Amino acid sequence: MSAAEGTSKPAVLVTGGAGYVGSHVCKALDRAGFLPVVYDNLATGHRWAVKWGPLEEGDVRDSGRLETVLRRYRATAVLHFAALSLVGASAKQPLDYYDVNVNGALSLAFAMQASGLRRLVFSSTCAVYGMPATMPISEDAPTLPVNVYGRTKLAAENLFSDLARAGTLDVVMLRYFNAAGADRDGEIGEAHDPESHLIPLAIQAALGEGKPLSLFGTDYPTPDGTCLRDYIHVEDLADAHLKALQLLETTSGAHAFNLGTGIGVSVRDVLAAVGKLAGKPVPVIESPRREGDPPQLYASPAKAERALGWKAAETHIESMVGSAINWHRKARSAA
Ligand SMILES: NC(=O)c1ccc[n+]([C@@H]2O[C@H](COP(=O)([O-])OP(=O)(O)OC[C@H]3O[C@@H](n4cnc5c(N)ncnc54)[C@H](O)[C@@H]3O)[C@@H](O)[C@H]2O)c1
Ligand SMILES: O=c1ccn([C@@H]2O[C@H](COP(=O)(O)OP(=O)(O)O[C@H]3O[C@H](CO)[C@H](O)[C@H](O)[C@H]3O)[C@@H](O)[C@H]2O)c(=O)[nH]1
Repeated sequence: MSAAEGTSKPAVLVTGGAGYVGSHVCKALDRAGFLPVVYDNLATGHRWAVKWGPLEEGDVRDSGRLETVLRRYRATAVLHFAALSLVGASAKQPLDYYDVNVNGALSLAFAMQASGLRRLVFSSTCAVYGMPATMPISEDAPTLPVNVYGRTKLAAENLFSDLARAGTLDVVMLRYFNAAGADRDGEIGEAHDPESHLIPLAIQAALGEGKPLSLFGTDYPTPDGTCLRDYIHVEDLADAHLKALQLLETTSGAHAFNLGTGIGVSVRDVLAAVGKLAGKPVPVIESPRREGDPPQLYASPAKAERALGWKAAETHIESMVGSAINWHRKARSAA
């Protein structure tokens, strides 16, 4: 592997590395001996979350600038997180979502090709499956996304797979289920504004810092009537990215993996965990279903275990929620 200028560490370009999942992966990369070079336009990410390598401000749609940065650091691989990723917003701003998520993927592919770089790890999503008929979801389930966000991520997957088939790119596509929790040292965590995800909203509601939590749907065909999701700790996601880089050292082509625990956790289970760990119940307003929410989504992580050598170390929702509350309290007291 070639090394970054001024350091003996191999450089990895991390688009979207100032965001929630990307920043946790940067910390893991640093610990594993890589130099994470963050390439981010700070649309939803934060300067303070870039702690383990340089920040190159830029837009993924700017292929020329991407190429310059790839060459300057002699990057050995790219981890591509940069995206717009809110399901609801994607229906209202489809052009923006196609532009950043699909045009951004094309722009990156051109920059990688121009600089002779083949290794890519792509942040994909369980949203590519839509509303699958059978659970748990394996990678060969039909990909029939039901929202614009999922369709843009699938379009990017298709682009990267086609390039791999043509022999010009090697890619691992990691289909995350619901990213949850925070760095256990409390250095970084989830900080979206506006926030739409269940766990941070429930924490804010329990601590009296936000509105009561609107519980979207209590009449689903699930054991307690609320949606089941597969929450996966963000540090486990980070570990999977290191494993994906290892796989790319020995394997070519395109490979997709589900990243989840394999356990379906209901919204009420999450709220109970938050209430217990916050020491105060989450104030809840039972509300109608949110459009486009599948009743249940949980992974079969068997392929990731077999072919990537990865398995979630954290499977308890209370521990995941605990790390999120810990970070939330620390961030609030520092503010
Ligand atoms: N959080 C989840 O539960 C989840 C689940 C499945 C998949 N994903 C995927 O994981 C990735 C990261 O998600 P996240 O939750 O960390 O989101 P995030 O919004 O916290 O991070 C995205 C980062 O990309 C940057 N970015 C956005 N547009 C850009 C552009 N045009 N040019 C350069 N940088 C840009 C943002 O500033 C931000 O730092 C996304 O690709 C998302 O689709 C997330
Ligand atoms: O205020 C809220 C927010 C969420 N929920 C419920 O909590 C569950 C989890 O919702 P999130 O918004 O936290 O997460 P999603 O499952 O909607 O979204 C996740 O999965 C999507 C694919 O389905 C995308 O990949 C997305 O990026 C990722 O965050 C859902 O049942 C949702 O209805 C509520 O009841 N109230």
